[in-house]
This record gives sequence, structure tokens and C-alpha cells, in this order.
Amino acid sequence: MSELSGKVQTVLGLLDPDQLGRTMTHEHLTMSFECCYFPPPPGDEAVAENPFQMQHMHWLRQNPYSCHENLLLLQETAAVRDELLAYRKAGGGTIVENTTMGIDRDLPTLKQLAKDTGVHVVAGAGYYVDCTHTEATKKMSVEKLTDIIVSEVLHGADGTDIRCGVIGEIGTGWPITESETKVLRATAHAQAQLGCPVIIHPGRNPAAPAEVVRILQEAGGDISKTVMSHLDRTIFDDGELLEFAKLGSYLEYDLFGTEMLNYPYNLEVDMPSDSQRVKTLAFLVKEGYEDMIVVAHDIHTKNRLTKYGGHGYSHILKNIVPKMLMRGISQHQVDKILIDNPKRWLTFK
Ligand SMILES: CC(=O)NCCS(=O)(=O)O
Repeated sequence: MSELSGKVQTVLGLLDPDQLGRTMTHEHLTMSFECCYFPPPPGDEAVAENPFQMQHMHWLRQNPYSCHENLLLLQETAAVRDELLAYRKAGGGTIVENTTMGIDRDLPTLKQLAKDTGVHVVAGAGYYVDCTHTEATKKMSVEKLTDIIVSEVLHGADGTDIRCGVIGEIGTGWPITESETKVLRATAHAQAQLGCPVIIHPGRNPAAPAEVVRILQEAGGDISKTVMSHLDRTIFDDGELLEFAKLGSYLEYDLFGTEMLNYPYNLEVDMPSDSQRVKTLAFLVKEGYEDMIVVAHDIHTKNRLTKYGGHGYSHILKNIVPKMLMRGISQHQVDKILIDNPKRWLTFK
């Protein structure tokens, strides 16, 4: 039996799962999202150049990806430190930090933030979406990719001895590219060796999550220890959602706090409001999936920090939990979503 078995691996070392407490399963504390820059609507170029003023906050919420500076969360470590202290005060215990290779993962900063704030931080291994894969990555065999991912969990990543405690977010688009498929197979092989949690960023198409599950399953992955992220912008039809839920992955609603009229990466998508997200959670609970739901904010741009008038990392604990209770999700079920489900997922087999 490995020393990881029955434990959770944080950036500060192994932890007894009972110590995790309330857990956000998909956040970023330091990263760059430059890879996904989207040009501003015609005529808005000047606002995009100088966005951080009170009168531009609504514009930033509507166009978060159209301003280079907004994509540099890695410049905000001091603000994030304050946010994590507030998160602890609000009853938070753990954050899964999903930054992988390609979007400026910074493990020493994560370790320092965990030390400074007392929040447990679990870091992510592996690769983000295809456009961030280097030429060298694209040429690697599945075996080589597997070795790298395994090493990030067992020995440390990015030239440090800081170990990742989860594989992901593993980035995939739609359609899934050849390089992303290799990374998914490597993820499944590494998971089979390590018995570790996996988390996936699916492409923006309702068929994408099930296709990822198919590839992982075929390569020997454990879907019962896999989180499917971003369902709030991916599957909208209740019937399709229940079909996907039957495949057995954790179901993650992780864009709490995001309200956006035109989702630039797929204009077909109507981004839900927080009220609609809570309604979907209540639906899934009613259908018997209370043991499979996990939640987060997926903060990946500056404007979502409280420093810039955003909702911050405590929004779910402070505002969404009361709304969940009001909409018929019991305290026991809320505790499953915030504590028990993340704990089960994050514990190595
Ligand atoms: C960092 C990240 O991948 N966030 C998800 C953004 S998306 O618009 O929901 O794909």
C-alpha cells in the first residue's frame, strides 16, 4: 500500500481527509489566462486598455476576457492572501487549485499562500487545453506524458519538491484534439497507477463531457474518482444532464458568481445566473445525485476578486449556501456537497 493511500496530498504535505473541512473543488489562486484572450467588441478598445475604474466594472463583468490585464491573476498574490484569510473566517477549509501546465502554474506561491493563511491547498498536475501545449508536449508519447504526470504527484512539479494532489484541470476543447486525447489517456494511466483524483475541463459542447468520460474509461481511468467541471456552461437540457450523470463522475457547478450576457467562447451558450445554478443543484439532489455534486467559483480573472468589486472566494459560503437552503436543499445535503463529496474525491485509494 502506498503512503498516499487514505490521505489527501496538499502543497504542505499529506493530510488526514477529516481535516479538509468545507472545500471549493475548482479555484485558481495564481495563473495567467492570456491563452484565451478575446478581442473587445468594436468601439470598446479604449475601455479595455484602462479597465479598473468604478465606471468600467459592469463592462469588465460582461467582457472579462477582452482585457489583457484582467487575465493576469498572477499579479494579485497579496489580494488573494487577504481573500483566503476571509475564506477561512467564513468557514472555508480547503481549496483545490486547478492551475496546470500552460496557464502559469506557480507552486511556490501556492505553498506560501497555504502557510500564510492556514487554508489547505491541493495543487493540480498535468496539462491545460491544446493551444497551450508546447511542440515538445505535442510530440510526446502517452507513456512519456504519463511518467511526467505521475512524477508531479509523487516527487513534485516545475523543478520543485512540491507535490500535486490531483490530476487536472486537464484541458480539452471541442472537438477534442489529438494532443488532448493523448493527455487524457496519460491521465487515465496515471490515475490507474496512483488511485488519485482527476478533474476535467470539457469543451464547450453538450457532447464533450461524455466523450471525455469515454476516452478515460477506455484507457482504464476511474470515473468514480473524476470530477467533470464547468457543467453550468456545458449541459443545459435536464434530460441530457441526467444521461451524463448516469456515467458516474462527480458533477461540478463551478462558475458561481459569473453572470455574463454574451459568453464569447460560444455565443450559443446562455450563461446561467446563480439562482439558475442553485435550481439545477436542487434538481440533481431531487434526482438522487446529492453524493456526486461539488461546487466552486473557478476564479480565473482579476475582476472577480473582492479587491475589484467581485464576489471573491467566500461567495458560495456566504451567499449561495443560504439560497440552497431556501430552495429545499437540506443542511445535511449542503454538508455533503461542501465537505463529504470533496473529501471522498480527494482521498487517494
Ligand atoms: C480557467 C478555466 O479554464 N476556466 C474556465 C473558463 S470557461 O469559460 O468556463 O471555459
